Amino acid sequence: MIPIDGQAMLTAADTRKAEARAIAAGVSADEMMARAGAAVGEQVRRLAAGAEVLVLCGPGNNGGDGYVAAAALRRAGLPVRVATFAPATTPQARAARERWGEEVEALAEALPAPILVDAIFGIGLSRALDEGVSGPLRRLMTAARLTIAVDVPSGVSTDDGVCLSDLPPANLTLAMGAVKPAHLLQPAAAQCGTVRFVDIGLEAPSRVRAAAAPVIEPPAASAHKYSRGMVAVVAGAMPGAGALAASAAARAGAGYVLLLGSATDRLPHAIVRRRFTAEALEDHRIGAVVIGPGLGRDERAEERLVGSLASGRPLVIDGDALRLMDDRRCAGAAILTPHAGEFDAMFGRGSGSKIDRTVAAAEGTGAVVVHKGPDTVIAAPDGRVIVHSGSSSWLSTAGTGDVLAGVIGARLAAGLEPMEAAVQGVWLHAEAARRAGAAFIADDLVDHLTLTA
Ligand SMILES: NC(=O)C1=CN([C@@H]2O[C@H](COP(=O)(O)OP(=O)(O)OC[C@H]3O[C@@H](n4cnc5c(N)ncnc54)[C@H](O)[C@@H]3O)[C@@H](O)[C@H]2O)[C@@H](O)CC1
Ligand SMILES: Nc1ncnc2c1ncn2[C@@H]1O[C@H](COP(=O)(O)OP(=O)(O)O)[C@@H](O)[C@H]1O
Ligand SMILES: [K+]
Repeated sequence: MIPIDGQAMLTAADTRKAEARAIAAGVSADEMMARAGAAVGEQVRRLAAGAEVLVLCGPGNNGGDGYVAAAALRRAGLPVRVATFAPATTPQARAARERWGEEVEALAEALPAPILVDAIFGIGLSRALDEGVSGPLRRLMTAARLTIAVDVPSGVSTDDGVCLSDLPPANLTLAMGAVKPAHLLQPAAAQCGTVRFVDIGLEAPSRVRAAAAPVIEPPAASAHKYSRGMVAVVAGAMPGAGALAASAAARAGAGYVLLLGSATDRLPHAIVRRRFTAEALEDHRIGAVVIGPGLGRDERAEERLVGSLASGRPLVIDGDALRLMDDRRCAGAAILTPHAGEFDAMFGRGSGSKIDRTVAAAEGTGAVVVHKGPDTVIAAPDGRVIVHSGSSSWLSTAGTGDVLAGVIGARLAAGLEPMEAAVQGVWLHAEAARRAGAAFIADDLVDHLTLTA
């Protein structure tokens, strides 16, 4: 079992194309299912530790994987039962069902087992489960000690992460051949429990990947404060937010942090405070300007935004500054960091998954877009996408977005290209949240930032 960090993500259609390529290259569909089912069987065997396993098989190839896994578990000597509600419909699933050869119980009457394998539906699910399927599944999941979903939990929509049926979450989901959107996008990602990648030899070229830990080198021996990166944070009506962003930039590796136009005096002494003037942003050593946290939306905010956009410096645009933006202005930004409300206000609710919508926003604005939330989608105008999922839900507290803007500013000023700066920033922010534990406040998050693994 491989962690999904850094793995390529494929939609259901992409997965089928990858499968077709593998078949064209000489791997048969039967062989693919044999690999998938054997891998599932092996993982279940390890986790079951001798306990009884109940494998629920659907009519398609997801069910086929289940029959193959059940046969492998039986060969390994484990007590295993199989239950279904429909005959196998694909040639591979029918063959797998025949190879199982033993009794197949009716799903509605199946008795629970401590280990439950959900091989009912995978990427083929097209609508909510009938109550005749979801009812028994819910009952058996609730009674099981451990539920392992094959590919995706039955009832979640693969490509947009929507939950079509109301079911308890699985404990573990085995992503077969590639990570799918449902493993990363909420609310489906929460239904997956822990997600692990199972390599079945699918070639999966993709511009979309799951986030992975960045490798951040220490400063060069010859480094000085300006070469480390100079960040200017433009403050506004709520000075605390600017202070959080500036403090976060300082802790995320910036060599010099300038806070412009802030009324606060509660700052680390290392942060330099100045009055805001457009000229202050003309310093060519400034590698990133962060504007938006606590900016306000009044005339003064507008003036500061105009000055920042005119500076020609790479911009991280967050919070109130996003509310003051229009399409023309976006062209001046390097990175936009909207939460869901800000995103919808700028780009409309649109259609498609969060990934599709964020890609369209990045292409439309020419900026890297960090679409925040319990799943954060980071898209570059050239089509690259990184999805970060599973960060601490304690991040849902005021000011954490200000911290993120400061962290991203520091990585941008360090010389990274905008996409890489945003991706590193999101990871470092989530890692600080993990280290901060429960019920932290945004100030604590700054204290928990670390650039080493
Ligand atoms: N595509 C690939 O590359 C591979 C796929 N494999 C497995 O095959 C799965 C995909 O198999 P299938 O395409 O057969 O699809 P599924 O097994 O997910 O679904 C089977 C069929 O059920 C029907 N269906 C959909 N929603 C339903 C609902 N709510 N109620 C009743 N019937 C419904 C549809 O006709 C669908 O095609 C993957 O998730 C994975 O587990 C693996 O065997 C190996 C490789
Ligand atoms: N439920 C959640 N689980 C994980 N991360 C979350 C959750 N809610 C918010 N976040 C993260 O917390 C941060 C909040 O940013 P934002 O909404 O801009 O807050 P603020 O404006 O108060 O600073 C973002 O990085 C977002 O991705
Ligand atoms: K499944």
